[in-house]
Amino acid sequence: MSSQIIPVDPFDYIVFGGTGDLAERKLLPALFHRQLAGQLTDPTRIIGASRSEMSDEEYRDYARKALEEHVKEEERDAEHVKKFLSRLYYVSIDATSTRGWDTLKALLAEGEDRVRAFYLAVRPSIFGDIATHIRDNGLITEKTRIVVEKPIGRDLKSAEELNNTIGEVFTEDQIFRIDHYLGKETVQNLMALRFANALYEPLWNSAHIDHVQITVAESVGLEGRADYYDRAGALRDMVQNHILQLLCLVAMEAPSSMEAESVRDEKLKVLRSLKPITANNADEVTVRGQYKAGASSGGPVKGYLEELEGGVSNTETFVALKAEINNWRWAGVPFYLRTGKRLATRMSEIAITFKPIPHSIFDETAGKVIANQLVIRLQPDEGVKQWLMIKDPGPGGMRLRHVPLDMSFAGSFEERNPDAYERLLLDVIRSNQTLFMRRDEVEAAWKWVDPILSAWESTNQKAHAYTAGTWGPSQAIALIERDGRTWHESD
Ligand SMILES: NC(=O)C1=CN([C@@H]2O[C@H](COP(=O)(O)OP(=O)(O)OC[C@H]3O[C@@H](n4cnc5c(N)ncnc54)[C@H](OP(=O)(O)O)[C@@H]3O)[C@@H](O)[C@H]2O)C=CC1
Ligand SMILES: O=C1O[C@H](COP(=O)(O)O)[C@@H](O)[C@H](O)[C@H]1O
Repeated sequence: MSSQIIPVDPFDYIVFGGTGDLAERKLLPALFHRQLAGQLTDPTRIIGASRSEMSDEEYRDYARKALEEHVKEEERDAEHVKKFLSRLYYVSIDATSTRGWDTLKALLAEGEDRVRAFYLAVRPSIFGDIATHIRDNGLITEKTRIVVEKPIGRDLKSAEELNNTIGEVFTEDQIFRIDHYLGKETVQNLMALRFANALYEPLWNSAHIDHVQITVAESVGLEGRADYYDRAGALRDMVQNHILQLLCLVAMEAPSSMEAESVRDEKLKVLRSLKPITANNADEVTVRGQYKAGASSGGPVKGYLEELEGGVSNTETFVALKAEINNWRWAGVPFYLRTGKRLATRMSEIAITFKPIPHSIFDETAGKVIANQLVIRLQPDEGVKQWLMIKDPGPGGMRLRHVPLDMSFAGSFEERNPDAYERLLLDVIRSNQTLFMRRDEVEAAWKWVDPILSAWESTNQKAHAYTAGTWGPSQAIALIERDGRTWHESD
């Protein structure tokens, strides 16, 4: 039996922000899919909690619409929908006052012996209020966990404050800090690829790897999140968390096991070994960009400033940077990181380029020998490609050809690829912290990011304009071409 279909014991998920975008688009559909897979057992309950006044029935209606919108029609089996909706309850509660807490307490009294997970799908400024009310209402049992969403702070200081606030009420092993990239199938597959194969590990170092590229390209723009995004920017929104987590999984030493602490200890060492980027080198190794009007998904789209409705802003919607890891394994191997909104396409991948062969025995008629590359594609079309040189088939002379050993997940497996939240939501119930960020990881990531932000501010580093629908500003191309390399574009 696959680990995905082992049923979990009954639990209560209390979703603060149960009427918000995250709950609607991700959390409710993810839990529904786990029900479809047979993992939810009776009397599991999902309790939406937010200020709006709503009855249980009205919340079930809300959830029905969320499923209609975000779950494919062929997956919405009527019996399962009915069963899932019957698990839903709603409490009108204000995190910042005492309103509604008695009702929640009475509802939870019924399931005191179950695993109880509080999911904070609300703005971080009210995390502290929620944690305090949970404690003061005696809602913490031996089996309680709390799940917090990003952003965990906007710099080291605010992250520490947030961690302290939650840490005053919950112990570290009760706190699950979500980074949904860690729940993506291919990200976990990166660990399988590295540590379940003997092939790569001997080559996984500066003697054999020339450089690593991590790209998380989005075609979408602000999607109505201007308020948050304009105060964050791409470095805070994507690099501090998702991209650094990917970098850690590529660069970390083999953990002694898949136990959470082993994996997280190794990731932490990578974060602590990142070479600082400061005002001395930020201009050379980082590029900021901001999209202007262009085209995306076949149609014209507004520029960032127009989306802000006339606002003035130097916030970066694109960032490219060259990171380095100061340790024995990676000394001298650049990690080129890049992410942006309104880029040419939606594509996330990790490309590992090996060193060229030391000497070629082939003459020029054979063609160029291209360095091997391993490309791990996170989305869309998850898969792994190992690029190799082979001989062109046929009786002619020796001609070399660059070809991929191509393993596309859709082509290789029949199972649907679960959304990251499906895995993570149930890992919380199973109390498996392996794919969640520990406090010290989050803070170490900010420790590296803070000086970049300060450097940008002190040097007034400009966000270069790029046309929506392209690969970012030309300065980002120059960043890598200066080193005699080029950005990997999907093939
Ligand atoms: N949406 C997404 O895809 C992602 C979101 N996040 C993070 O998750 C959090 C939620 O995001 P999102 O769902 O988009 O936000 P929304 O603005 O869509 O939803 C916010 C939710 O919080 C509730 N809420 C607000 N104030 C209170 C309060 N005082 N007491 C109780 N409930 C309250 C709102 O309901 P009501 O007004 O009825 O109280 C609503 O349900 C944010 O921190 C965001 O950064 C992280 C990753 C992805
Ligand atoms: O955390 C975030 O991630 C999304 C991208 O997630 P993906 O799973 O669709 O790749 C990004 O759009 C958003 O700005 C950011 O906050």
